[in-house]
Amino acid sequence: MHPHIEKLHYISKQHTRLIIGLMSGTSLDGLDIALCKINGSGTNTQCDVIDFKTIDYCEDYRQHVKAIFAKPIGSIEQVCILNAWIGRYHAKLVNQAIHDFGYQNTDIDVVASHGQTIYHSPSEQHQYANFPNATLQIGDGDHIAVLTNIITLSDFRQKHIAAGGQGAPLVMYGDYLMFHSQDENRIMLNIGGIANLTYLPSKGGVSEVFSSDIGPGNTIMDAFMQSHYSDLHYDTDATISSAGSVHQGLLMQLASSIFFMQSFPKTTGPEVFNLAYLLEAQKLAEATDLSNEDVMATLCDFSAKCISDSIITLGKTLPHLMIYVSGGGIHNPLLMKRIQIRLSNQLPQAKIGTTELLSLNPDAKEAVLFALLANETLCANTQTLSSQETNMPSVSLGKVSFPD
Ligand SMILES: Nc1ncnc2c1ncn2[C@@H]1O[C@H](COP(=O)(O)OP(=O)(O)OP(=O)(O)O)[C@@H](O)[C@H]1O
Ligand SMILES: CC(=O)N[C@H]1[C@@H]2OC[C@@H](O2)[C@@H](O)[C@@H]1O[C@H](C)C(=O)O
Repeated sequence: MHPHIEKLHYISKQHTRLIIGLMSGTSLDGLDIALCKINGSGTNTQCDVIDFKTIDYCEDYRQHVKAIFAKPIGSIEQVCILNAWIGRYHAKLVNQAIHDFGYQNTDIDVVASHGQTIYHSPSEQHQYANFPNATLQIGDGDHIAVLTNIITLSDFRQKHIAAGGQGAPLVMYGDYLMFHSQDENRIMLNIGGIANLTYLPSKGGVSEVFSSDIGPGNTIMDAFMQSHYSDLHYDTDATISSAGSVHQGLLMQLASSIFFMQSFPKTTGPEVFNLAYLLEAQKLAEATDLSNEDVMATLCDFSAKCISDSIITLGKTLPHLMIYVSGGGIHNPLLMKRIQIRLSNQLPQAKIGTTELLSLNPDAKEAVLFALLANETLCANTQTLSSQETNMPSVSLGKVSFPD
């Protein structure tokens, strides 16, 4: 047996593993790095987040990725070069984080890397007959494995599509294993660039559970800020949007996308919800002369509406519901307030808090998810979520890269 395979076998037989989960989201703010100690697998999984940090990307990273990100037409040369460059850059950040966490690379069993999504294209969106769901994450795992000297699992989304899924969201796997409760109806809400949720009713079993994207979280707000305020990446503490008023006509126009009529589970991205989408909506709503503050206030309310409407649809028949929120959107006070107002009017039985209440740092959740997915691929001795019973394909996700 090759020593690499022996090592994998050894890692998978251990009671606990140290896995570093990596997430680089659509916001391009930085690489989320979670050092997790994971015990067991499947519904017996225990995950301790030993440490977490986001290392901000350098301006070069943002500019290089933005040149191709979510664009239907672009340079194949750039995609090719960035695939290697991002892998190497992420490896450098992982080495730095391990050092900052006070560990050595030899202490870490596995790195689980999401990579950088550069295009997401479910068939409902591309609408090319006879072509499958598709998604592309770059930052090849081989570079991470070689430059960190740690076995790396990466590219988790392709297998999901191969087995009949849409490639996203994958969060159901982690949310179900970590947070399903028999006593509490839960919705796990993540507000990143795109907002998604996992529906976890206390009764009814795993067949009722699903994850779905639900619309823009921060992505259009961030894009608007970056194009109108060259020195700002986002509307820090909602300063700009708090100074504006919501334009109801524009809000209704923004909310008329066909995406909102599709049933759960569904997926989307900045390929749809972007500045071109906003400009078109402004034209149709005859709202092209709004101040930046009014546009931002409307975009913020649009995100709050997408998020609340989905939660209300799912929660209205439940006698009680707890919503646990994660992702960068929790730091936007106006967005959180607008969600709360909409929910308290239409779903008074729902309570809302962050995943901190479940002892999970809300900024770390997505990175932890990929550590959990790698753990399942390596260690689950049965398929925890049998595909006949669930809304998600039950498969081992990710590809393995060896250090040498
Ligand atoms: N203080 C703040 N005020 C307002 N918004 C904030 C603040 N801090 C973070 N955000 C928002 O959170 C975003 C980052 O969120 P997050 O890191 O969850 O995104 P991501 O991981 O890239 O998203 P995705 O879920 O698409 O992968 C920022 O771009 C910004 O819009
Ligand atoms: C294609 C892609 O990268 N999608 C991300 C993105 O960020 C949030 C939302 O859109 C979600 O669908 C997904 O990530 C999370 C981690 C998921 O797959 O569950």
